[in-house]
Amino acid sequence: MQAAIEKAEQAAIEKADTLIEAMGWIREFRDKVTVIKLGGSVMEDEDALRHLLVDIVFMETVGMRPIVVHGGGAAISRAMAEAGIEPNFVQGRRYTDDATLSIVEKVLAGQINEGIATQIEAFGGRAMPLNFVGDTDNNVLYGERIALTGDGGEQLDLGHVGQVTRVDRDIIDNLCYAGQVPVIPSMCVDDDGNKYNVNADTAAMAVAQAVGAEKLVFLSDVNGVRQDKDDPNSLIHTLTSSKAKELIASGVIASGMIPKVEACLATLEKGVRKIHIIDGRLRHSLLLEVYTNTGVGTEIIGEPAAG
Ligand SMILES: Nc1ncnc2c1ncn2[C@@H]1O[C@H](COP(=O)(O)OP(=O)(O)O)[C@@H](O)[C@H]1O
Ligand SMILES: CC(=O)N[C@@H](CCC(=O)OP(=O)(O)O)C(=O)O
Repeated sequence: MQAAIEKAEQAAIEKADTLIEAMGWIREFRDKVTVIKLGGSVMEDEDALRHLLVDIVFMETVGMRPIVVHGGGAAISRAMAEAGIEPNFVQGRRYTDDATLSIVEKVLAGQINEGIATQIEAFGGRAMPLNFVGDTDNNVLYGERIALTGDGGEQLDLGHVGQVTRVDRDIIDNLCYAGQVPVIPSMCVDDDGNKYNVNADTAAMAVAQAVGAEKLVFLSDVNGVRQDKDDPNSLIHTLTSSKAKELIASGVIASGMIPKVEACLATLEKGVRKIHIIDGRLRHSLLLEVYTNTGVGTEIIGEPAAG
């Protein structure tokens, strides 16, 4: 009996200690803006998505300012298959013809964007879907058709694929300060009202740069950048920009990891100091990454100073 009481007391003390430790982290990160990129691959796992959104609600509840930018590549490919359209990727970007664009708009800016905001609200947080679908136009990403060149220097045709050139920072800032989580789909609009499909990693990069984020965290379905993409034990904990470029050139970093790492490098150059690629399927990986020193994925860093 006495032993059981002592065990219960010990458990209560440990819980209180954890809370007190958490208080320190929470204080340190109050008011800090973190851009969280939700990848389509992790969103396929409903359980993982639910846990991630609860973590985001926690961050917002304790005074951090999380901003969600999301993709949805897997869901778009599924909807294309249902419509009998074969996906075709060029340099990690989806070739987007008229029919594909309307699927991207429906799935990404419609279903997924509204769905994430609704789930955040269901978990007790407040969220605002920022899209141009429906009667209320809340779009914050503006841009133009992307210009990509092939290996031989030729111009590549990707159809309605865009890049973000301007972010409406005021709308995002106002929502953050009002305690609402902005939820942003990876589509943009040009001056003539044309809509474009944007790679979600580069959209997250544009948002992080525009709002001067403290951190940019990419949540994916792998534990980070690996030396061998199929071997989780080959995780690279810290990746310098020169090494990242080398791994892209040698083909170690391939497919969907290319735009992600390229976005990291471009963001580093624009002054966002903390950039991480982590496994969103790992329970509380986001909180661990934001609030502790536990390295749970790959951190991308600039070149260490010589000497
Ligand atoms: N070197 C690498 N390390 C880890 N993953 C890699 C690497 N090269 C390619 N990949 C692939 O990149 C994928 C992540 O990119 P992507 O599918 O676009 O994810 P997301 O939907 O999260 O943006 C991984 O699932 C993996 O298959
Ligand atoms: C131009 C382009 O490739 N757009 C992406 C947008 C979604 C995305 O990037 O989703 P993930 O984050 O899940 O990869 C696409 O159509 O798949």
